[in-house]
Amino acid sequence: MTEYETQMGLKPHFLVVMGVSGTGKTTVAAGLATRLGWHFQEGDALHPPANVEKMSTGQPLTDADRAPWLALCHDWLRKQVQAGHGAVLTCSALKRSYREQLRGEEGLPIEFVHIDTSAAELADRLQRREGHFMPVSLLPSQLATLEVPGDDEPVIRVSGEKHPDVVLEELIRHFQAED
Ligand SMILES: Nc1ncnc2c1ncn2[C@@H]1O[C@H](COP(=O)(O)OP(=O)(O)O)[C@@H](O)[C@H]1O
Ligand SMILES: O=C(O)[C@H](O)[C@@H](O)[C@H](O)[C@H](O)COP(=O)(O)O
Repeated sequence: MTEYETQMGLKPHFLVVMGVSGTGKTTVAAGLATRLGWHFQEGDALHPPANVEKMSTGQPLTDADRAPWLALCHDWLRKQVQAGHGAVLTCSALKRSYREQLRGEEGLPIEFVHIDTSAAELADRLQRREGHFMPVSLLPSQLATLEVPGDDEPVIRVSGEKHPDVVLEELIRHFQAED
């Protein structure tokens, strides 16, 4: 086992768990990080306060609003890659250009896990979720902004409508098969 292999013998991966609000990014990413002993960063916590204020009051972010946030997400990923231990970041990463910003000019070896969930299920979850700044009224703009990753992007696709434990098992099996 190398220094940063996990107990399960997996080599480190640098993951961005992506998708629209409510799709299950935090649930899946935190579970994966706990199971594999990988570092975890909640992307929401890297938003400048002005972005959180804007979303809380029902205004969608613009590309310009997201740029400093994506830069902080990129910095975090770059440090994980340099350190060489497995890492998982939650970040909606809605557009292809945002995913390119996350990879950066140096082309970080990150992989995206896209969690796909139906609009009806998302609306139901966001209405019921408590203690989060994101209002359900922003769901249409999230869905309209999403550019689903193409087959030419490093993406693993999972369903957000299965139980999170099932998604975790699928992901772990995927990494085991790859290694
Ligand atoms: N697979 C799932 N099935 C049912 N509910 C889920 C699932 N994944 C997440 N949830 C619930 O949906 C809400 C949004 O999940 P969360 O992980 O916060 O999503 P995101 O980080 O993408 O906004 C939370 O209340 C969470 O408990
Ligand atoms: O780019 C954006 O518009 C936001 O980052 C958004 O996509 C993200 O979803 C929010 O930060 C809400 O947080 P949750 O995704 O955790 O609901």
